[in-house]
Amino acid sequence: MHNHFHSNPDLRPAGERFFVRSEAGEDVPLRRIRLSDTPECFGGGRNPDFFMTDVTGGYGAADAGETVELVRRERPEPGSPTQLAAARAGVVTPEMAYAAARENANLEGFAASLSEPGLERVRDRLMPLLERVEPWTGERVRARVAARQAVIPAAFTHPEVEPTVIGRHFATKVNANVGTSASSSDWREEGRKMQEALARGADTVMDLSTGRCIRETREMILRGSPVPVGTVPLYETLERAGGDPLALSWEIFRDVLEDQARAGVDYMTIHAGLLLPHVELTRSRLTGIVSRGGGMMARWMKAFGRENFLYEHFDEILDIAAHYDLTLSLGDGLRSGSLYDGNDAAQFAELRTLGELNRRAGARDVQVMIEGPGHIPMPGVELNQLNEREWCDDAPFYTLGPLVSDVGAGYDHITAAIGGAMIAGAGTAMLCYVTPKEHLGLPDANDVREGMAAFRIAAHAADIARGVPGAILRDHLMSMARFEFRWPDQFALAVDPARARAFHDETLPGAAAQKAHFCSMCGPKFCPMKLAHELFKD
Ligand SMILES: C[C@H]1O[C@@H](n2cnc3c(N)ncnc32)[C@H](O)[C@@H]1O
Ligand SMILES: Cc1ncc(COP(=O)(O)O)c(N)n1
Ligand code: MET
Ligand code: SF4
Ligand SMILES: [Zn+2]
Repeated sequence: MHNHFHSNPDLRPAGERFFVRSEAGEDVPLRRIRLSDTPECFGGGRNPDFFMTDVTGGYGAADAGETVELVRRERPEPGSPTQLAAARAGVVTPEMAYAAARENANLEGFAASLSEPGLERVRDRLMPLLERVEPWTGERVRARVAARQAVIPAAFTHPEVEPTVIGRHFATKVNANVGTSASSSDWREEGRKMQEALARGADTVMDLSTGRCIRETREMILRGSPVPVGTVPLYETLERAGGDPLALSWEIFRDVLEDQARAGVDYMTIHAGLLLPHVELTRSRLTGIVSRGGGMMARWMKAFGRENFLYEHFDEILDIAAHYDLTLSLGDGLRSGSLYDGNDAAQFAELRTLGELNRRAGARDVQVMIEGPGHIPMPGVELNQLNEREWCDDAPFYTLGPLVSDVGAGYDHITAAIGGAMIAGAGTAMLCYVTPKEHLGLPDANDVREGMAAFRIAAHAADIARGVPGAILRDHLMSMARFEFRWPDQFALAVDPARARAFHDETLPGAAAQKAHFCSMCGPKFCPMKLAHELFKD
C-alpha cells in the first residue's frame, strides 16, 4: 500500500535537501542552509553553508501537490538479530551507519569549508569550537547500542523508516504525539498533523489514537512516516475489549502486540512496571493516576486483585519484541500528574520495577527506553533523571515534559519545555512534546506547530548544555546574521523560519526592509546594534 501524502510548500523547512553518504553506502538526507555574504559596510566576506537534520522524508523538497514516495529501505526478515544482538556481536549494521551520518550532520564538511577564501572572519570565531570534535562512526554508535545506552528503533517490518539513534550521548530527540480521540471527526487529519510535526523537526511520532479507525489511522501514519513510529498497544486492546477495562486480557493484548509489530510499529509503550502493590501508593495522591495505559491497568488489577498481566507475561512480550526488533518503551503508568505528586513513592516504586524489566529485556537482546514524567517542581527534576540512570542502568530516558508548574493551562507547551530543557540537560535522551492544548483538549495542527517549536528549542538548549558537537554553531551563525542585519539568514536559521519572516515583515514589509539596519522594535534612530558598529570604527 502506498501513502497518499502530497508535498505542501507551507510545510517546507528552511534550506534545501542535501545528501551525505553513510559508511554503508546509503544516502542520508540533511538540509543545507545557504547564508548570504556579509555586507561590505560590515567588512564583507562570505558565510558558510550550514547543515541540519532533515526528518521530512522528502515532503519538504518536492514540488507543490506532488505525491511523495518515501524511500523503502532494505530490511532484514523478522527473526533476524536485533540491533542490540548485532551490536553485541560486534556487527555495525547499516542502521548504525545511517544514524551516525545523520548525527554528524556533515560537521566535517562544514569545518572543511571554513578554510575556503572569504571565510576568515567566521573561521577565527568558530574553528576553536570544532577542533576537538570526534565524529560519530558506525562503530561508535554500535558501542553505545551494545552498552544499552542508546536505541535505534527500526522494526524489521517498517521499511520506510530512516534510522535515528536515541541516547544521552547523542543529540536530544523530540517525539510528537498525534492520533484521534472520540471527539475527532476526521482521522485523515492525523496525517496532516504528522506532516506538520515532521516539517517542524519531529524525530519520532507516536500514534496515540483512541477514536474510530485506529487501524486505518495507524496504517496511514506507518506508510507515510520516515521517522520511527510509536504506539501504546493497551489503547487498541481496550477498544477490542469493547471499552471496558475489566474486559482487558493478556490474550487480546498479545494479538494487538503481534498485529502492530507486523504492521511496522517501531516502538511501543508497555505499562508492565505498574504492579498491584504500587496502586495503593496512589491513594494519597492529589491527582491519582494520569497515564491512560496506567489508569486502565490499575483499574483491572484492583478489580480482580491480580497482578499486571503485562508483568506476568513479560517474557512473551520479549519474544515478540525480539522477533520484530520492536523497541520497548517501558511506560510510566504512575507518572505524576501534579507538582504535589512529583517524585513520590508510587512513581519511584514503578521506576525501580522498570529497571528490573530493562535488565530482563537486555538478556533477550531487546532494545529499551524508559518513560518518565510528568509534573515535577524544578528542584526535583534532576533527581528523577539521576534515579533513572542508576536504577535503569543508563537506558535512554524518554520523558513527557516534565511540566514545572500546574498553572500553565493554555501554555503548557512552555511549562513542559522548561522542565524538558532541564531534564534533557541532565541527560534525558528524548523529549515527548506537550502542546498548548494539554489538559484542555485534543491538539490540532496549529498546536502541533507550537508544541514542536517549544520542544525543538528545549532540545537545542539541552544539546548546548550537554556539549553536543556543533549545536552551538547554529546560534553563533544566527548571532552573526543578527549583528549584520542579514534578515533572510536569520529567518533560515530560526526554529520556525516562516514565523520569523512573517513577524518581521508584519511591520517592515518590502525588499528594502530585508537589508535595513534596524527593525520596528527600536527603529533606525534607536537601534543599539546599529550604533555598536560605529563604536570601534575610528
Ligand atoms: C501521553 C501524552 O500524550 C498526549 N496525547 C494523548 N493522546 C493524544 C492524541 N490523540 N494526540 C496528541 N497527543 C495525545 C497527552 O499529552 C498525554 O499526556
Ligand atoms: C513519554 C511518554 N509518552 C507516552 C506515554 C503513553 O501515554 P499513557 O501512559 O498516558 O498511556 C507515556 N507513558 N510516556
Ligand atoms: N496531563 C496528563 C499528564 O501529565 C496526561 C493527560 S491525558 C492522558 O500525564
Ligand atoms: S487530558 Fe483530559 S482526558 Fe486526559 S486525563 Fe486530563 S482530563 Fe482526562
Ligand atoms: Zn498533565
